[in-house]
Amino acid sequence: MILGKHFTLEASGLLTFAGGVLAPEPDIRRLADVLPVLYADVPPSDRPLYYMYRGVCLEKDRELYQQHDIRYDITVVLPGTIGKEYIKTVGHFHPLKPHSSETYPEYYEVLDGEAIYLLQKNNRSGEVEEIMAVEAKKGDKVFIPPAYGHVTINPGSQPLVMVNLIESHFSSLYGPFREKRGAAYYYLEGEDGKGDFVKNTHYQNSVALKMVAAPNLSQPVSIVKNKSLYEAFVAEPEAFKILK
Ligand SMILES: O=P(O)(O)OC[C@H]1O[C@H](O)[C@H](O)[C@@H](O)[C@@H]1O
Repeated sequence: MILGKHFTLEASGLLTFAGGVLAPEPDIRRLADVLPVLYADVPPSDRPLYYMYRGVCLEKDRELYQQHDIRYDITVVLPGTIGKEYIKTVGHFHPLKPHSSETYPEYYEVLDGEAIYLLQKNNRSGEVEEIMAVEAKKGDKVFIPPAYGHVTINPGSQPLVMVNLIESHFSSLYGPFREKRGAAYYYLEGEDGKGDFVKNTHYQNSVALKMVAAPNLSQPVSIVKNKSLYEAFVAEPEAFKILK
């Protein structure tokens, strides 16, 4: 799916789709929805923070996605802050795959803007065991491995347009981040206008944050090295059976 060809980004952050693209109405997450995971207590409001277009595809590819139980979503995360905190997604974990001890993974790609993906692994008591911040720019792909909860932050001054490929039937788990008021680190605007990571003291233990540049990550599906996620899935859907 190509920004500028298959869809355009309006100043509001909403998308307009070209002919031949199947796209649902977006789900909207508003400030009131993210309150339980924010650094600061702020008054609820219906200010929109991000738009989620779930199940986008070209008409000609609809069956291919359906046959493989894979969904392609586009999310626009608006730029800005809530108090000092950069706008972010609520964040969630994925459930176990049926008859497996592994949870569903996911593949992300940045189409425009910048992202920080917080990837967090918890122990059985819900305390953080490992956390990394993956810095991603246009064209970068980020695989979310099984067992990692994830939060997306927009650290930039432009809307972040990102996409994901994911198994199409499961429901995400919101409890673990909600119970701890978010991931183990918050990303706040510092004095100099740059972002700072600040520890979330609702976790009893303390784990250093690992910074990772997205291009240094390994790619479990090698075809994504030369193709967008959309093109890669259409060219080689079998390569994405790791998502199921
Ligand atoms: O569910 P949230 O934590 O708000 O995160 C938002 C994202 O979640 C999943 O990855 C969905 O497939 C995306 O469509 C959505 O953008």
